[in-house]
Amino acid sequence: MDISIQKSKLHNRQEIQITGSKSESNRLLLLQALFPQISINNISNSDDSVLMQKALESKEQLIDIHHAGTAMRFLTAYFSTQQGRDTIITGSTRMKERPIKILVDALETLGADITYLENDGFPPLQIKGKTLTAFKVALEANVSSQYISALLLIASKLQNGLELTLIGKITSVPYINMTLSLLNNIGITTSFEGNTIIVKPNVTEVKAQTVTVESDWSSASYFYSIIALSDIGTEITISSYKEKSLQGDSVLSDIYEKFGVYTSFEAESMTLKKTANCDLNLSIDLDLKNAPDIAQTVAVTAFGLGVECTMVGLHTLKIKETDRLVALKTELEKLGAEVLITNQSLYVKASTKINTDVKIATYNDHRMAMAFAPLGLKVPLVIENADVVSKSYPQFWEDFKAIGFNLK
Ligand SMILES: O=C(O)C1=C[C@@H](OP(=O)(O)O)[C@@H](O)[C@H](O)C1
Ligand SMILES: C=C(OP(=O)(O)O)C(=O)O
Repeated sequence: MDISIQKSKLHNRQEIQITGSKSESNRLLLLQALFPQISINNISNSDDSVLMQKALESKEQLIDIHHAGTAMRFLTAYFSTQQGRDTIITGSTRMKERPIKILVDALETLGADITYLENDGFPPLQIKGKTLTAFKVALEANVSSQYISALLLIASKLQNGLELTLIGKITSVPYINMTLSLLNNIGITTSFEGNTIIVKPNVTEVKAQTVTVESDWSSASYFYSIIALSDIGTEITISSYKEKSLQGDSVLSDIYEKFGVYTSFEAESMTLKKTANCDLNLSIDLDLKNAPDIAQTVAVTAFGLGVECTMVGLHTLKIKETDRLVALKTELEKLGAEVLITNQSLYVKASTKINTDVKIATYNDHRMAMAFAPLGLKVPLVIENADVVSKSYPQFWEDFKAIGFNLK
């Protein structure tokens, strides 16, 4: 399904509700499988979280996790610890290109039995569950934090706990801290000092408790972009968000101030308001190694506003749902942008012209569809295969329409 966005004007004041963070939900679902005393409120309705939940409930040998990278990594760790269980975990064509060797090597050091069924270093995997007794492992921390979170989530159930040494520069640190905070909140003791993380062993049960997931900040990024591209005075209220968040993408409130968007927090929601026009001589300069999922949104906002933008720390974008650096360059150039990329950076030159009626390809990447959609405020455009959004935000187009976008 392609969606054509015609010239649109936002309704002046809107309220929308976004469901829980996909990252927090996937962690809590795994923890709930280990500790059934946990209940979850405001769980994400994303495809990835639904797939995670189904995989954890499944008694089948074959688990197909489609495009859900975080679920792939977390479940690889989980099934490694399920003694007596023989699982094959596979995914989409792209999933079979997303590396998992660093995690598999670490699990094997702990004693896991994992076999690559097609290409070495990549899914699909056959996992024979075992009791893992080793506890010391070192792994490269610059490729994906998901490998680290996967190990931390199972750690308290390992016979001797876990002592993890992180090698090299650590990427996506807020996601590691999110994992540690959720563990601490449910009663598991951890420490993170220097480059070593320790998780205490053998927690058999935790207190009965309900954990409420904060809504998804990566999904909120598209509304930041919409407000940034709107007239002064336009505002939108989204629930349920907190000023002090576990999600690294909450850095959006600082970043978008540069684009003239002011964030105010109420008890259960936040309001984004366009308060100033963006200075066209502005040059946006960001290191997004701690918030990689908002890179596409920020690049498109800057281009839409005609502002120069340089972003570094983007090395993880190359192994996500698509190579997001190449995808961004290709699609922004169709719109008339001048874009330079390296393996970890992206530069978009300031430009005052945007080509109209461009068809934006989405490469099976939900964030390509959602990041480009706000440009509909500036020019008519088409988003191809628009239903990809369901990976993280199934009701995206409904919400988009509800706030005033003219869709066909
Ligand atoms: O742990 C998580 O929930 C995630 C970690 C990040 O991945 P990397 O650490 O691979 O950058 C992020 O991009 C992804 O969407 C979700
Ligand atoms: C990278 C993402 O997800 P995952 O790695 O879990 O597929 C994302 O949602 O942007």
